[in-house]
Amino acid sequence: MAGTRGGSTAQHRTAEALRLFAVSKTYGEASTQVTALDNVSLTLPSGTFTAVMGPSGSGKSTLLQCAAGLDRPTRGHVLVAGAEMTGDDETALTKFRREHVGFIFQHFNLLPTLTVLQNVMLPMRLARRKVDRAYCETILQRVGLSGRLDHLPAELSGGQQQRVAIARTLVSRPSVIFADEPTGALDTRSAREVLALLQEAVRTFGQTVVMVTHDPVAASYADAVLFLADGRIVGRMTHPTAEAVAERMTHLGDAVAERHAIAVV
Ligand SMILES: Nc1ncnc2c1ncn2[C@@H]1O[C@H](COP(=O)(O)OP(=O)(O)OP(=O)(O)O)[C@@H](O)[C@H]1O
Repeated sequence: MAGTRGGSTAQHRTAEALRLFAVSKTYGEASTQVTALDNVSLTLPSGTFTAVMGPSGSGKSTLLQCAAGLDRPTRGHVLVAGAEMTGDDETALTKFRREHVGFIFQHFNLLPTLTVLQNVMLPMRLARRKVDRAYCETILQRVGLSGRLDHLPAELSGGQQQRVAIARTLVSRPSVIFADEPTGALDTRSAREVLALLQEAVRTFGQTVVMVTHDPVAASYADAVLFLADGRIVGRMTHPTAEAVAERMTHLGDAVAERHAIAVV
């Protein structure tokens, strides 16, 4: 992993949180080969909230996995906070991810046997950093869970569990938080609370958030929306509204269906 900042912490921020340069990802070989990402380049400044949308199979999850260092691109470069993340050293990559990258999943991924506070303190323990219990409690207060510190995840609602997951990523102050359908398993009200919280993390804490979603309303909470189709970025919308995003998605779906129909004929 070239360029990893030795000894630096995630608190140190650069103006550029994420850069993908000519990233491609193919799965399979020869006749079964699928190009999931096709020469994707993008730059996201720090302190921005970006939604990624596109029809099913357009490459959203692959983009998130490659950008977060969970999967390796076939070609191209990924830089998080200015440091290249494409390398062969798995241990160094894991350490880098721990310091610089946060994840929020659709199904929360909390440890069921740990309390709310223990779940939030876990990243500090794993990174062998000094556990700042007071800071964890402050963050849990900010996400509205100060009365639930000793509860187990199963004793919380879905929305509350996702707020714990958000608190868990915030305490590490990662360079980028990647969220994969973070509201996919929530009711409308809880979803809005979670989205407002992500927005607040960007505005108040200067976090950078990249969120994959199928929901135009969720996307409207972002500063900008990137549209993917067939593994390529085919559009970008700033100041998105749910209506404008939904309309763009309809046209995108039509265009993709048309291309596939032509390919089949
Ligand atoms: N492990 C894999 N092996 C083979 N093909 C894969 C693999 N993962 C993804 N693909 C293919 O790559 C393409 C992009 O998939 P990806 O999951 O990134 O799309 P997506 O936009 O996230 O889809 P969805 O919205 O349905 O989750 C698809 O054609 C998919 O079938």
